[in-house]
Amino acid sequence: MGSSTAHTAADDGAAPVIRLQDAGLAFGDRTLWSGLTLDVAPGEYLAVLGSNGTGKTSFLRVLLGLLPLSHGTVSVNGTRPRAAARGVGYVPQQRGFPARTPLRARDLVAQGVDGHRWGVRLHPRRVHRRVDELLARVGATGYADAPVGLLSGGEQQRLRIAQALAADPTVVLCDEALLSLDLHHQHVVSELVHEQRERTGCSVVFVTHDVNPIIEHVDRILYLANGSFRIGTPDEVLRSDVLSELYGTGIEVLRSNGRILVAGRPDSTHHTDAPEELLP
Ligand SMILES: Nc1ncnc2c1ncn2[C@@H]1O[C@H](COP(=O)(O)OP(=O)(O)OP(=O)(O)O)[C@@H](O)[C@H]1O
Repeated sequence: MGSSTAHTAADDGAAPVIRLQDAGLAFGDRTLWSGLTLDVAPGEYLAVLGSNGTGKTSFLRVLLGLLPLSHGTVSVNGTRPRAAARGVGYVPQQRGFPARTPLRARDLVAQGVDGHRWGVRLHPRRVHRRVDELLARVGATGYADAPVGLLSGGEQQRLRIAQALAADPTVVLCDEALLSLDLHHQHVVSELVHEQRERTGCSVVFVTHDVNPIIEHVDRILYLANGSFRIGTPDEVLRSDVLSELYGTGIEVLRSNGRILVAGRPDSTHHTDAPEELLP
């Protein structure tokens, strides 16, 4: 399954925002993935799943122009990823800020506001207003002036989301953006990303170990395993036969109370007989 049957903006003739052709990534003699041909259409929501070390973060790093492909080509917004970086919002995998970081919450968000939008320098008052708006959107107004290093992991994460969305990017890349958020804030953040897509038509690439909090928004899944991959709609990919073939062993995809559970992965730290609410 190298492509999807899902209807996307690409079907309507819109140029893809992300285009990979026969792309491969290897470190030394270890191939993370190869033969990846994928177009992500404007407004499309792609979830990237796979076990630890399968190359999900590396995939985002390729799209950010931080890592060269070993094989094939990649473009973002029709150009080299590095040249396209300005139109890309990025929520990195979370690392806490040191306690003494000399930044307030609002300073962090302000870093994402493009002060030179349309070639015109924004007046500081307009930047300030935009930052206030973004802080309100992620529910961070209450700690707008607090030092970031003293905030909880979840509070810091909401600021990173605000920063990534600040310049209304055409592509939003999220690396485990829901990690360390409680269920309520997982929902808040997942809705924020979704609303941004609805409002601006941006594409979303969301790396996650648990697809459940975002599943209702996802158009397609890129599932990495064993140096290979599957691409398709959630119903096409999250199936026992498809994942069993990908992993080369018996995998069960279970649906329970509206949640999707994957049991039996050989590299899973979880037991088959007690499926976790984690995917994959
Ligand atoms: N620059 C590099 N040089 C050599 N090996 C690297 C480099 N970057 C990543 N790797 C290796 O590639 C593999 C994939 O890393 P990556 O961070 O992309 O995995 P991941 O799927 O995001 O994992 P996780 O779910 O644990 O975050 C890892 O084994 C990592 O050590």
